[in-house]
Order: sequence, then structure tokens, then C-alpha cells
Amino acid sequence: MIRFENVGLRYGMGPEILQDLTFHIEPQSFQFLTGPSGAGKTSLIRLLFMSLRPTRGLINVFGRDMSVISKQELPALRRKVGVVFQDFRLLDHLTTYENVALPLRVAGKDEAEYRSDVIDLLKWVGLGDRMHVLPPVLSGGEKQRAAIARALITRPEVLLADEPTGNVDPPLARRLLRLFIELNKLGTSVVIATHDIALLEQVDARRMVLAEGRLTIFD
Ligand SMILES: Nc1ncnc2c1ncn2[C@@H]1O[C@H](COP(=O)(O)OP(=O)(O)OP(=O)(O)O)[C@@H](O)[C@H]1O
Repeated sequence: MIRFENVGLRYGMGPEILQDLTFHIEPQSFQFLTGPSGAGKTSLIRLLFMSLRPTRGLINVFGRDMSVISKQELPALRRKVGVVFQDFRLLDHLTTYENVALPLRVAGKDEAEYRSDVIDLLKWVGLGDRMHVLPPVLSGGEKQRAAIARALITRPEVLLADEPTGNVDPPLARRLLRLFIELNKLGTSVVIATHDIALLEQVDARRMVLAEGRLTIFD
């Protein structure tokens, strides 16, 4: 589904922070991406989301070579990849409902088509009663779940989550993990970047470990 071959990344003239990354993200798979702070987890998430291009190597996304994908094709391809950033990136002037519906609105869909899907998804992540409030009044965990719902509304084939439990207490972290596992059982591939050891210990999943620019995989 997503394939990296000898991928390297450097920012500007800096050192190569990712070196010779070779791996596959298989359909319906579940993996943790881990490693010390600064190891390059967020950079790898950005490569997977196609918001960053590698400085060398090959990335193949859903059968397409990323180096030849045009700007026009990118939005449709990105809709297959849901992403939850560390800082959520919710728009403060839109309600929770409107934030979650935004990717569909941008894609030109009619509200009548998606309204019930957005409401169902908000209920699924436990925000059924927070739909009409603005993000500034949401708690950290509620924002986190709104960002997850927004990432899922396009029914992506892969969900990327960068430190999804970074701002929540342990019970909510366990609940979010259950949500990701349920999502994976429904057929979505999941990649969770984290250094939350407690989270890692709860699931016997594939681990992709980044250290000093290199990736080691424990299946
Ligand atoms: N836009 C950028 N320009 C220059 N250097 C960058 C940029 N983004 C990240 N880096 C550098 O790349 C390295 C990897 O950063 P990255 O954020 O990917 O790591 P991380 O593993 O996600 O870290 P953390 O766990 O602390 O979030 C760091 O040395 C960082 O300073």
C-alpha cells in the first residue's frame, strides 16, 4: 500500500536525518513508530502523508511513484491517508462538527450527503454532546478526539497519528488505543508515532524503531 525504498531525508543543507528507510505499510496492518525525541518520527509521518518529499530513494503510495505525482493529483491521494498531528490543527472559528466535516466540504460534497456520517463519527469518538462548540472550549482530550474524527471522515485507508496520547491522561490514552484497534479491525491500516511506553506495552503490534536516522522493524 505504501512502500519506501532506500529513502533518505535532509532539511536544507543539514545532515541526513533519515537514512536508507526500506519498509512496507501493508493493508489492514497496525504498527507503532517509536524512537527517541528528535529521531525523525514526525518527519517520517510527513513523508507518509506526502507533505514532504524525500531527498533520495523511492516512495510508492497506492501504486503511484511519489516523485511523479502532480500537485493536482495530490488532494485525492491524500484523502486516502488520514492524519492526526501533534498540535491537532483544528480551526478555532468552526464548531467541532464543522471541523470534522471540513475535508468533505473542501472536496465539494453536499452537507445533506454527509451530515449523518459526521454525527455518527462524532458519537463514535465520544463527542456527541460537543458537536456545536468551538475548539477553544474543548479539553485537550476532546480536541484530540475531534482531530481523530476529522482524520477519519474521508474513510482513509491509512490513519497516521503523531503522539495521539501526548496530551491525555492514562484512562483516555487506553480509550483512544481501543478506538485505533477497533478502526484497524474495520480494515484501516494504523501507524501510531509515540514514545509512550505504557501504550506500546498494551498491544502486541509491529514496531518500527527509529534511531540515529536508521529504522529497525520488529514484526
Ligand atoms: N522543518 C525543519 N527544518 C529543519 N530541521 C527540522 C525540521 N523539522 C525537523 N527538523 C529536525 O529533524 C530532526 C527530526 O525531527 P522530528 O520532529 O521528525 O523528530 P521526532 O522524532 O518527531 O521528535 P519528537 O519525538 O521530539 O517530536 C530533528 O533534529 C529536528 O530538529
